[in-house]
Amino acid sequence: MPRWKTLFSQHLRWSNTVTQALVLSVITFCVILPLCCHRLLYSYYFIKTMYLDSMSEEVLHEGLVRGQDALQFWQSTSTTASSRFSDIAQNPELLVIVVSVQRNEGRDFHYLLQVMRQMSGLLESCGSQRCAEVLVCDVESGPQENQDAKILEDYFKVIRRSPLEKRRNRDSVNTFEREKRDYVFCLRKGWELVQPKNIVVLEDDALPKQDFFTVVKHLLSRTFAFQTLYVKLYHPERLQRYWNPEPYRILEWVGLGLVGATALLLSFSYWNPCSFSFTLSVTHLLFFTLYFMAAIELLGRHYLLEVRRFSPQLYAVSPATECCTPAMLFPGNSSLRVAEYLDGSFCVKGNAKDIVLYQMARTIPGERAHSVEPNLVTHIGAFSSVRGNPLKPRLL
Ligand SMILES: CC(=O)N[C@H]1[C@@H](OP(=O)(O)OP(=O)(O)OC[C@H]2O[C@@H](n3ccc(=O)[nH]c3=O)[C@H](O)[C@@H]2O)O[C@H](CO)[C@H](O)[C@@H]1O
Repeated sequence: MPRWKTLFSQHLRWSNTVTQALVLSVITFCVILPLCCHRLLYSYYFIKTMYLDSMSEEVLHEGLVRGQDALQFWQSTSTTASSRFSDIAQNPELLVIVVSVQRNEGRDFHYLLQVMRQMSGLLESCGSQRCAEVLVCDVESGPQENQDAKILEDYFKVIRRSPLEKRRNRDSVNTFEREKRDYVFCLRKGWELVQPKNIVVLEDDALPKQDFFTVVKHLLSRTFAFQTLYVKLYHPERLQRYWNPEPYRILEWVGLGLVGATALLLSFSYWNPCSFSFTLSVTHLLFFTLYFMAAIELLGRHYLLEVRRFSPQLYAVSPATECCTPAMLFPGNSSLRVAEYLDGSFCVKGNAKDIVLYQMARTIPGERAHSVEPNLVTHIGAFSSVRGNPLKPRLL
């Protein structure tokens, strides 16, 4: 064949491949994914202007109903049936401490009652071998009482500061420092009272998921747990994207792209072995890797993480992420070190206890911290007790 003919047919083949790639990309990214994902809250395709307000209202309404149900549940539960949770055994494998203040905004949502209702269900499902001891740490130090904690007194052990300590704690410190001191108080008091082998601290708007105890137990059976200062059990869903600067996620992202592309190309070559030249396969591999990476990110990493719930072994453990402390596991006696570290720092707006903890794990020699994914709790608090709240809380 003359040289010009060879070049022309090569050019045709390439332009054909480029056209195919373009058509596939347009169909996937401009038609299929937008159609499938425009209602998914954590997808790039989510149409905020159309759905955010209505979804936020719906979730608020559901939260209110759940809160009122929880109130009714605790008011109607007979003390004898549930009071066994208040007899705390010494040296348990796991102690769960739930930190709570009286909430002014969002008080009708009874977050603490919701969390404890779920907790009691999970504890009951463990059977006679209790999966954890549970304490409610009521840190309200204002003149009013923490109404929800009061209701729970018949069912769970509730710990508080003495009136003198309360007065001292109210001394003119900012909310973030007070929040940190409250956390330290709960960690130390829990340890002193029960001397547990491990501690989980939940904030009062962190609703444990069904897999909570199974996964915590599995984490504690792994050796990394005893070389870590803490394991974060929750990270906000909106920050779970690959495009958030967490180095390990980039590896996961490229890895998934490569696996997807390789699987696709292998199945192509199985059905049509003659159509693949080496150069075309490398180009294809590159293209499909990028294609899968883009598709996964645009769909939303959050939804992909949910697949890991299939088994506790599949939960991913990675270096700790920065924001938020709704649910934290402190293996062994690390809670004592955490209390000491926190005691030695002063919190202000922009440097709250979550940031301080993260910095400590990074800067103190020998300390490390981890996060587990997917989340083991749902954050149900639409109203913050440490920050100002918008008139209408929104999901994003
Ligand atoms: C979902 C989320 O992003 N939550 C984070 C956000 O909390 P939020 O701004 O969402 O505040 P929040 O109302 O959830 O309060 C966090 C916790 O602090 C407790 N509390 C509150 C007031 C007080 O004087 N003493 C006290 O102990 C309260 O009971 C709760 O257990 O910021 C905090 C740091 O500031 C933590 O990093 C929270 O994990």
